Amino acid sequence: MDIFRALKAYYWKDKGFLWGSIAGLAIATALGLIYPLLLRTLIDDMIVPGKFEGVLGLTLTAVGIIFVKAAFQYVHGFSGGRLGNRIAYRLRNACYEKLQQLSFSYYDTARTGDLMSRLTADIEGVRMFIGFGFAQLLNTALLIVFGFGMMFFIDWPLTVLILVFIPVLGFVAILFEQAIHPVFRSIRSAVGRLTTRVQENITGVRTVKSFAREPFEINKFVKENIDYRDNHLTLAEVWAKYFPMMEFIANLSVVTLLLAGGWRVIVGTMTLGELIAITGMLGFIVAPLWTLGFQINGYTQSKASGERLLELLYQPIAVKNREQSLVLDDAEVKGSIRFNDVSFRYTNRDDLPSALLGLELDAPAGTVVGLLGGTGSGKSTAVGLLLRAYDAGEGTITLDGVDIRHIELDSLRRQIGIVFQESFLFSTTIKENISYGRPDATMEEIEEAARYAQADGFIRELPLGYDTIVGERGMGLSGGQKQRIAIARALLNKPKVLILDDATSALDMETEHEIQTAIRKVMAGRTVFMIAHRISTLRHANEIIVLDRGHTIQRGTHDKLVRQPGLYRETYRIQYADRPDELDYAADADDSGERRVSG
Ligand SMILES: Nc1ncnc2c1ncn2[C@@H]1O[C@H](COP(=O)(O)OP(=O)(O)OP(=O)(O)O)[C@@H](O)[C@H]1O
Repeated sequence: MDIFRALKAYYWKDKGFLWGSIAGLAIATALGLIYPLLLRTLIDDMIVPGKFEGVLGLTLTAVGIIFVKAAFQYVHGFSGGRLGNRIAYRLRNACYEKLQQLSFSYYDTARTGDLMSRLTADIEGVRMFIGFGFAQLLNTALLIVFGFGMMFFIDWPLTVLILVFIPVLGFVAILFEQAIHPVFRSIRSAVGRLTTRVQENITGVRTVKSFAREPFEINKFVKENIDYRDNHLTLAEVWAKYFPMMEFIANLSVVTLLLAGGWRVIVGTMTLGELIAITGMLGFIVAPLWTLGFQINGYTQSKASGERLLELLYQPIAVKNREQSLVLDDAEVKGSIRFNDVSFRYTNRDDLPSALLGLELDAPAGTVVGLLGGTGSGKSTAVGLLLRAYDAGEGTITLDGVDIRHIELDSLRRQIGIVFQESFLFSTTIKENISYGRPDATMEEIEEAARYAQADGFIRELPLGYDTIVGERGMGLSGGQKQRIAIARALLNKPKVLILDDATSALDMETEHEIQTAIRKVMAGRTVFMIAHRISTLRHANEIIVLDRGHTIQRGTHDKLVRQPGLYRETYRIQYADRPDELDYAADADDSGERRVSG
């Protein structure tokens, strides 16, 4: 019940519906228990003595009870439905909100399919139990209390005899609950894994097909499917074991009643009407007792689901606002950035050395900083830290002299525009994709941003222009086109700091050059971080930092670095091999340096 106590915040506001659902069902059930009493009156007071004048009144009473009972059943259904839907609505919102708050580090290990199944199947499990299952479980308990109370009132010795079976039934039900709970938990995670497989496969369908790995993918799916099926088989085994046992005990109580009750009628210690009334009542009690298994089933399922939802809701947020964090005045922000001796290691990869070590960087507002280095050298990590995707392990990063950990996250990120290596487009119009960060932008502003990003031309050639809907992950557009839309999206915000994380590598040199010129214009007076593998992208930067396995191995302007022996010049030589004029210039400029390297 701890799980449901922890979920209280999501349903307690609707306690009126909760009580309505419980009271509606309890009253409807209590009214149902009057039928056997009417039957007793009919037999003992009318049929046996032959006084039939009361039959009409009795019938009318029964009809009245039917109506009232139906009304209360309606109250139960209505309240339960409302309650369940409201809790599901709140939980969905809360989980989604939590997903928005969770930091990048959570998503490094989270599985999409698993999260999807939490937000759908698990919420459904909780909805059904809190909406209806809980009232039914309580109703069964009330039925036992009311029913046996009445039976006791009619004939206590017989009732005591029957009561013996109840603790036995309860004991088996508890055993059942204990056996079935872990099975449900593993079914829930098996669903999550299965959904992940499907989701991953659909997302990566191009890779799968181009490597002809369909059979391998099918095998992977079959494995998960087998796991899911086996879990269900275990579930069926538990049911098969406990259900007949519960039914047997329940039936045993009926047989005992007929034997002992029949004998008591024969010897005259109880009337026929009383026996029929008690048999009817036991029928009322036994029917839900048979479904007790189902009810416990619903309870355990929703408990397992609730556990998974709470696990998500209680997930710690790695990067969050500090108390009294600073909200920046957007108009005042200049955009100067400093990295002071910054080091960082990914917590989920303790086996790896630090991704960044002692990075020093000074980017006054209006400068362009280039980051170059082999793959895995820490370039994306550095700009990720600036965005507070993760908090730096050691050292500080400042924006206009303020430690970014003291700045409110939204406020910080509003100042930064980023275009990732792989751009993500939402499945909506190009217009909405560009204005994602500024939904209030005018059409003129959107078109202007697209022009800067060299995207306006190809967008206009599309049949629906800016109203073209781009599919999931921007399908239907080339990599370069998607990238240009992403650049337009970042430029529209006119951020104080722009980060281009290998954002122009999918573009041809000419387009890249045009975009760069436009960016320089838009970003005049603002700061730009450019990560690239192409020297041509970085050569105009005010400072280029060359990273190698997290260490800064070179820094300076293009002109300086190209004269120094080292990774930068090597990269330059390789990339400009087909332009010997420029290459010769570099070699001539620092011949002695070259000799030092080779010597
Ligand atoms: N989310 C992550 N979780 C764990 N380790 C990571 C994560 N992202 C990067 N790393 C590791 O950190 C190191 C630096 O990675 P980073 O992405 O910063 O390199 P990069 O220079 O941007 O490389 P590339 O040019 O290939 O994008 C690598 O060893 C990488 O494996």
